[in-house]
Amino acid sequence: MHVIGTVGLPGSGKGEAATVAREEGIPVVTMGDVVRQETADRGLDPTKDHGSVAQALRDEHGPAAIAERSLPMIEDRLENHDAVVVDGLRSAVELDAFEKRFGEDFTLVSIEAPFEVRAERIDARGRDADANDGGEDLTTRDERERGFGMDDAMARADVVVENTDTLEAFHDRIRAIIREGTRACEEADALERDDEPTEARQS
Ligand SMILES: Nc1ncnc2c1ncn2[C@@H]1O[C@H](COP(=O)(O)OP(=O)(O)OP(=O)(O)O)[C@@H](O)[C@H]1O
Repeated sequence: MHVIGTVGLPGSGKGEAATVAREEGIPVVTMGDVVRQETADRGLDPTKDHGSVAQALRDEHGPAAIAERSLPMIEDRLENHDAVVVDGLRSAVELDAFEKRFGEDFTLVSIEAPFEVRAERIDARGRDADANDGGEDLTTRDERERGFGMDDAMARADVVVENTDTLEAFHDRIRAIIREGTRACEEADALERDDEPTEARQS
């Protein structure tokens, strides 16, 4: 079993990392989906009201509410897969929740790129789809994300990926991290099987 979480400011490349995971056949649980689902369940508009619902969830159930709600989704995927990627941790409190549940099997990858690089990429991505593009809005978005305590989570990352080179180079790096994690987890599982008494293995 291996759970890889990603953390990074807007436009850093979390969505691209999720794409690579899916290409590798690894399911992705997006923490934003937890919020969107809750927004829909409350009869609100998931495209507009997700910010206030994310805040409401934290106010009502504590700062780890979204992480805790994503745990059953992750466990469900782990029934049929050796690895799962969790897209978009926001804080050290959420990291605590994942580490408590998955221990050594949880790896946090921090994806980082300078403000100007992220602003440019969001501009390019968002011409048609992204309402929040442009330098000024990115400042506000960065502040909101940092307000959740994202810097503390990033500081505790197991791996830091600087996404300042080409997209291809970034994909290669993420693919290598995923494959290395999968290999290490297979080795650990094999060791565990070797440790089991023969009768237990046969039953
Ligand atoms: N190394 C790169 N070179 C060129 N473009 C990139 C690179 N990395 C990411 N991009 C592009 O930058 C944009 C932002 O990346 P992505 O959507 O993965 O960020 P994100 O962290 O998921 O952002 P958000 O939190 O806003 O959803 C996308 O259009 C993506 O294709």
